[in-house]
Amino acid sequence: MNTNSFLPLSLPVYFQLPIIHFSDQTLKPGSSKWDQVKSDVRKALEDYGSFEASFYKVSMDLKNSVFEAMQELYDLPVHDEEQGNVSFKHLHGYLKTSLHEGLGVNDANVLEKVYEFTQQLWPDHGNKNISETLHKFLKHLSEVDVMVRRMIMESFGIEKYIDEHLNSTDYLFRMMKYTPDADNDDEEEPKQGLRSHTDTNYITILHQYQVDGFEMKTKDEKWIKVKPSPDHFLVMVGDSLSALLNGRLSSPHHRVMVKKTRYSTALFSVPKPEVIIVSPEELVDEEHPRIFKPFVHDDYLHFFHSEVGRRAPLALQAFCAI
Ligand SMILES: O=C(O)CCC(=O)C(=O)O
Ligand SMILES: [Fe+2]
Repeated sequence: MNTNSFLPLSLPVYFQLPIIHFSDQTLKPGSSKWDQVKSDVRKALEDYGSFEASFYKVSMDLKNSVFEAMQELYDLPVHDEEQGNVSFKHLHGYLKTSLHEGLGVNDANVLEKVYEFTQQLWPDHGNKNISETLHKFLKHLSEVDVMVRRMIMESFGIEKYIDEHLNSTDYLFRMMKYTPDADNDDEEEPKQGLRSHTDTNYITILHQYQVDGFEMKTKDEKWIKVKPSPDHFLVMVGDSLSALLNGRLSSPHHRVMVKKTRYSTALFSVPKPEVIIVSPEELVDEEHPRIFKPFVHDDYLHFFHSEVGRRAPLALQAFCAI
């Protein structure tokens, strides 16, 4: 008998994704620094669909304040699906599965909308402090999102669509809490807190705070673990960006494994409901036939969360095949 067959051959290992700095004050479109960072972004996204970004505007104090705000939010009694953070769109409001909870702020770049969010949770008078903290954090992260999308579009020669593209997005901010089973002891293997999935949107900017658990599948189908870093944000390609680029970049599968209580945040740039996601002619030729049908994000989201979508190994491809 070959006992080796009982060894878990593909246990995820820690892997350092490329680190890209967005902190240089001279990082402006057209500068040589910009072109250098742009080529690093493209290479990392072609290789992994992801990289780690550092950005000077998000100070350690601000990250800590967001972390504390999250703990305060989750200590509140009312964030259930009936009264607190309600949304009819999947994943856009409060959501709970066995080990995972998420709170969502829609149009998170607009301060009034963040006030509305805290008003849902503190119906008397909202929470000015937390609203302003979250808004500041999101404003800075959305700057990174815009820079990355601008670089990608330039890099693939579709810069003439940049303004139209940048105006075609909303921001969704989610704050996640993962809680291990009560009977979980230290010896136990981590449990899956969030199933393996790709993100449906354009770009995701994730922060893991202190506790690890984020795992990502590489192109050669190996799971890697990404260590939380206080200085870095994880930037990831979503399915809508992959579709816009006619598959030139792929969205990585990722999941969360839970052993300890863990908080994370994610800013998603999401196509506006009326926007038709279709790759421009410039990216379609004999060598690169059109892969995806034109679609609107809400239809894809609906499919993505259906039984068929959840079972599909590649949700976008399955959606475009129907
Ligand atoms: O919490 C995390 O680290 C990942 C969350 C995630 O993948 C998602 O919300 O789509
Ligand atoms: Fe995700």
